Amino acid sequence: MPMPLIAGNWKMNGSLSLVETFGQALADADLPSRLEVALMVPFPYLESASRALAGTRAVLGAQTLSDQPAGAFTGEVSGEMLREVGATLVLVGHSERRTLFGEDDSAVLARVRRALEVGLTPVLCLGETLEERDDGRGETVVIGQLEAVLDALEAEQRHRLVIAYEPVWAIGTGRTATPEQAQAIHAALRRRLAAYDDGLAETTQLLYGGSMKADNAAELLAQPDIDGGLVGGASLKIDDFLAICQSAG
Ligand SMILES: O=C[C@H](O)COP(=O)(O)O
Repeated sequence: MPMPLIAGNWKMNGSLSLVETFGQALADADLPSRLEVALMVPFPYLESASRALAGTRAVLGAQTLSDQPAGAFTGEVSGEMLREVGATLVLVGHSERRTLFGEDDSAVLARVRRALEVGLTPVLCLGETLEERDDGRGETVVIGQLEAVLDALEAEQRHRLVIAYEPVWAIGTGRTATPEQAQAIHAALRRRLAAYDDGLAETTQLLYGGSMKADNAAELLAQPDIDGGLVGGASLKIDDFLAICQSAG
């Protein structure tokens, strides 16, 4: 069984004082022993968060990275820079990057490659839109997004990813996938991973994201193929975030 992982994605929210609040609360928290915790904060807060999380169980993540190592790319941030300020994970292919910033499968693959090159763990996000689900294409779309990346990687590289399934229709809408809906896609992802190699299916952490809250996390996390959560809105409130962490233990 993969180690449970609860990752908070602050998106373009938060503040320096919230970073301090989280650092203090996570240092004091009595978290389940079998649990990994990560916090993905906006770029300007990474260095402070690295310090604030130093005495805690949480590791630091970023929300995206450039597909280039350095150069004249105004506004971009490289994987090397993220490593330098203490990040160990990075989200890639979040649906907001795909839909709002035009990142297609090849852009996602380029960023996964860059993350792997610099030793960051890519958290590869996959998910179908409501229209795709209603057309009966949800699973096909999600598996296609997975294959677009994994087919292009070496076997060893495939073992260094975390996968997050986030149905686009459940993100920030308050409309959570039912545990059964989420489990069905997670099981399909696990089967596809097994087709690459059995060890991959056994060890890859499969996170669910999309309106995960303190009051629905336990039921989602109880599903056999849901290994953790990628939490948006509820990761901005420390009590809610800690409650979700407790549910995962
Ligand atoms: O990265 C997090 C997901 O987009 C979920 O966001 P949410 O929990 O606000 O729905």
